[in-house]
Amino acid sequence: MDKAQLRAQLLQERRQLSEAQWQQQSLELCAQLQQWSVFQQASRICAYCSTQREADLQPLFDRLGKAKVWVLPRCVQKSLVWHPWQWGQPLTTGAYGIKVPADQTEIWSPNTVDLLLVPCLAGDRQGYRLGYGGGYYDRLFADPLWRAVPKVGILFEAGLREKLPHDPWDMPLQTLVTEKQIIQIESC
Ligand SMILES: Nc1nc2c(c(=O)[nH]1)N(C=O)[C@@H](CNc1ccc(C(=O)N[C@@H](CCC(=O)O)C(=O)O)cc1)CN2
Ligand SMILES: Nc1ncnc2c1ncn2[C@@H]1O[C@H](COP(=O)(O)OP(=O)(O)OP(=O)(O)O)[C@@H](O)[C@H]1O
Repeated sequence: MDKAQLRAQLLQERRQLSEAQWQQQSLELCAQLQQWSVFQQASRICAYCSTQREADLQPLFDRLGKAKVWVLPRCVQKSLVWHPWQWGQPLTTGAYGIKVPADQTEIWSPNTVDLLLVPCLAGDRQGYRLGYGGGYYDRLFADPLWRAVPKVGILFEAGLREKLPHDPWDMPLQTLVTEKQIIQIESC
């Protein structure tokens, strides 16, 4: 199965999650992250606002609120631009209907962040991921400035595969977190 077919199938599967299942799995996933030492030690964290039944990080935002500095992406042409966002500050709707910080005056660069949470539709045992196909994270990973930032794929267990198709530009992640487990990729 190629990436496009797999993406369509996985999106379809994820859409079937009930609101309650989605919330429960999201809660469990946030709990996994919260007890992971790398996450605990990170203070400036690139996150995302969930869309299309992606794991919802809202429980983390609510629980850790001001204990972390959250940094959220906004699509600008083909790139992601990162804005700091404090718990309680307003969000507005951006490209693809995804929430972005209303205050876009500050733009952060990768040397000011400790951890990047990467939304994934699927992930495999080698750390390869499948996203929505926009290539935004792929292009980000190719930027030498982002290379040093630890990256963790966030996905539901249902998206975990032994082996995903991958292209020459795909860069594997070091860690995957699901609602059931934290997977360290051995070759990293
Ligand atoms: N929560 C979240 N935020 C994120 C991402 C993400 O994967 N998840 N992104 C990660 O890249 C960026 C947004 N990228 C996206 C790329 C494509 C589609 C998408 O649904 N594409 C549809 C067509 C939508 C349209 O054309 O209006 C498609 O390709 O079928 C959504 C987000 C930045 N913010
Ligand atoms: N380093 C790069 N430079 C330029 N274009 C790239 C780069 N990496 C990927 N792309 C382009 O991005 C497109 C989408 O790639 P792919 O299907 O792997 O998306 P994805 O990983 O699912 O999406 P995303 O990263 O947005 O979650 C491809 O058409 C590819 O040409």
